[in-house]
Amino acid sequence: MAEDVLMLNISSAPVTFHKKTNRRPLSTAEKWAQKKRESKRKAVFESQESSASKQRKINQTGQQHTHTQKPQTPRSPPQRSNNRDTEENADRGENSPAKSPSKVKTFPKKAPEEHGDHGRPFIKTSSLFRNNPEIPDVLSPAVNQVKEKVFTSSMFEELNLHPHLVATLHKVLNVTSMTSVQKKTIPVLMSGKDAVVRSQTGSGKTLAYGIPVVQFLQAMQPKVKRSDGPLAVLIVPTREPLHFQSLKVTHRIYSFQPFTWIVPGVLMGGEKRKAEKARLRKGINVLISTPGRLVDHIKNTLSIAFSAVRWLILDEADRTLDLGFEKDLTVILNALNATGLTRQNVLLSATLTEGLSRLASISMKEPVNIHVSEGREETVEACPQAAPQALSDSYAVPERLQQHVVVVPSKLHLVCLAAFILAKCKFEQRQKLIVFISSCEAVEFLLTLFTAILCEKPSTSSTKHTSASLNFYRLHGNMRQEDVAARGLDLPQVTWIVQYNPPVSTVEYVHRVGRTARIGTQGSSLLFLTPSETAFVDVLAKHNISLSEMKMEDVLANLIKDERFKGRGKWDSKRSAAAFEQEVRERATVLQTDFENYVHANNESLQTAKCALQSFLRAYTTYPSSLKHIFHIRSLHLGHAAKSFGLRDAPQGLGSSITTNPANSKDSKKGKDKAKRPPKKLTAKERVSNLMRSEYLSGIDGESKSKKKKRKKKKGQAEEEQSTTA
Ligand SMILES: Nc1ncnc2c1ncn2[C@@H]1O[C@H](COP(=O)(O)OP(=O)(O)OP(=O)(O)O)[C@@H](O)[C@H]1O
Repeated sequence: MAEDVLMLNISSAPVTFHKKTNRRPLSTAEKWAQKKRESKRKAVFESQESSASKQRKINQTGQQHTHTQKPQTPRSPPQRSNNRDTEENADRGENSPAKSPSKVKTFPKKAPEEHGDHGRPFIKTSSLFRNNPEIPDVLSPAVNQVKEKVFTSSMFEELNLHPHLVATLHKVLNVTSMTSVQKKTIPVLMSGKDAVVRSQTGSGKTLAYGIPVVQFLQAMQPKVKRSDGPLAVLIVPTREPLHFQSLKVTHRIYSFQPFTWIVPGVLMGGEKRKAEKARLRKGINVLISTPGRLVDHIKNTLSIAFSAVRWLILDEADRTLDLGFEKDLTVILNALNATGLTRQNVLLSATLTEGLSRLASISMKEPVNIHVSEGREETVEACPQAAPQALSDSYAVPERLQQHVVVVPSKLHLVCLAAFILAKCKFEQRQKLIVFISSCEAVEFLLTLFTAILCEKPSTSSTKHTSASLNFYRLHGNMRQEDVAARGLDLPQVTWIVQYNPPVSTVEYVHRVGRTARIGTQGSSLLFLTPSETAFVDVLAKHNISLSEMKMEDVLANLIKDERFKGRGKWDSKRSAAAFEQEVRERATVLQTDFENYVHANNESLQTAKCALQSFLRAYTTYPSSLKHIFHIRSLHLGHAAKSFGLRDAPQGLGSSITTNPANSKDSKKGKDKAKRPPKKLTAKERVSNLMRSEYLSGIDGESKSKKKKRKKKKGQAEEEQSTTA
């Protein structure tokens, strides 16, 4: 799964919105209906809560189907009669039983002024609050969270470093006292030993190896020359945006070092290979690279020579392995070992995994294990190479990081994310969020959607809310490297990490949340899970990561602050809790409707949404087998997932766009031969499209009715029911 990010940011000063009443005058019928609705609201809501079975739908002509309700007044304007994308009336139907016989669009037309410039002729949104799976209680087991003290009182002066280096640390990098990992690591590396360093994210690991490397290189005699080529090779996981950022930090350290004859250089793709080759030819002494790009140069660039390499540093080694670069690392190690030169090896990580122990054992000689965590002050010890295995499976996360989880049914994902963003970035100050999303297409889609709907003009509310303007930024792997750099994102000041799509591993989880609460600061994280994914909390708990639950209702309740999405009723704070809840549900529905109207406004936005859904589904198939019991595409309700992309209908035909496989058409010509062949191993794309075909079978690939019937039978009634409830 690509690591993509949507960056949410507030950069402007808070703005206060005032009331501006510019509503269209209501007709007599509307006034009457409104009054009636208001007076009935509480009773209706309570009756829905107490006895869902008593609820009945009201048909499009306003006829009443329940003996407990009074006749409905005629509505203005008249409602369409045959639209199956219907809105359940938030007043009457939100809690209707799952198999409610009819879906009825009942919202009257609203004046465009009422809700910004969207103007909602009808709310076509099908119920957000019905037919959702039950939300289980998430009990994050009590764990012994591993804590690490970030700072020490020790100063860099104590380390016997070159005075120019100390001065640079003070003046340029603005650091004075050492962090724990620096205090433990720097002396070990300066003594010439290999080391496996494990410390929480944002604890200063870069300087922990950066300082010894610079100290070593500046002291080399004869003096280092460009023509010496790489003396230190530093491997970082990928050129993905977040790593690009840490890569920049790394590069800064070497760029600012006072010993200008030592030349740093970065190879990470995104730049033409030819340009990189030219730089390599000129000479790079501290070579910083991603594994893939370095392997590329090892295979294709004659001028790359490792004959002088004295240091190999594997930064974020856990992530590198997690991303599947083990093979590339082997190629690099072989190339370096071929020179026969002794070198110092350093492996840094925030977590410990089996792969890491393996890597340590093949790349290092009797490394010192440095494990920074509370109560393990004595952990700097010389021990044999396999020692990492002896260390616990606990993953240290920053002490001042507050970790949360919210369980949200797929259908409500989009509004819940929007409510959370509004709460943090619009109605709180000085907040900066990173939202992790599983595909580039989904990032692009959400960026456009949120910019259009959440950044709208001020509300016409009587309530004053101090709110900030919202700025959304995107950051993903398909962007050009210069764009990422130019974005100038200030990652260190991020206050919230939102994992809208869950990570593919605990290692990824730790690195994502590690983008906040860095270097002793405070930060928070929120993990979105669907009800079927809650077992992931237990997986995290196995690594001593504990999350506290945030209730979805509490997140949605933030919509009460935003008058742009108010429901039809006049909720005020003196009303009952039930009325409040009803209002929140209505607002969520209004917001979802805005999203859906935007998506369905034209073919282009519709296609973008479908494409985003498609890529989300594809990404969902990439969870490793160890997590498939939690994240399996079969457990997704695709119709509900579609809703989280603002799509009203189950996207028929979606499958066909990703199934275009020439092999298929060949097969179809060969007819019976096909059946004899062993089943072909399907690609992720094909698996998704097959699943979608089965879920959205109507109309896809012109399937005949008889075939459809057969397959339906085979799939079983239960699954079939699920596919039609979207
Ligand atoms: N001794 C120090 N005093 C103050 N700030 C420091 C110190 N050492 C490092 N920093 C700053 O702390 C931030 C985090 O450092 P760094 O990126 O090295 O952490 P890390 O442990 O490598 O994190 P990750 O595991 O996420 O890559 C950087 O902005 C860095 O400049």
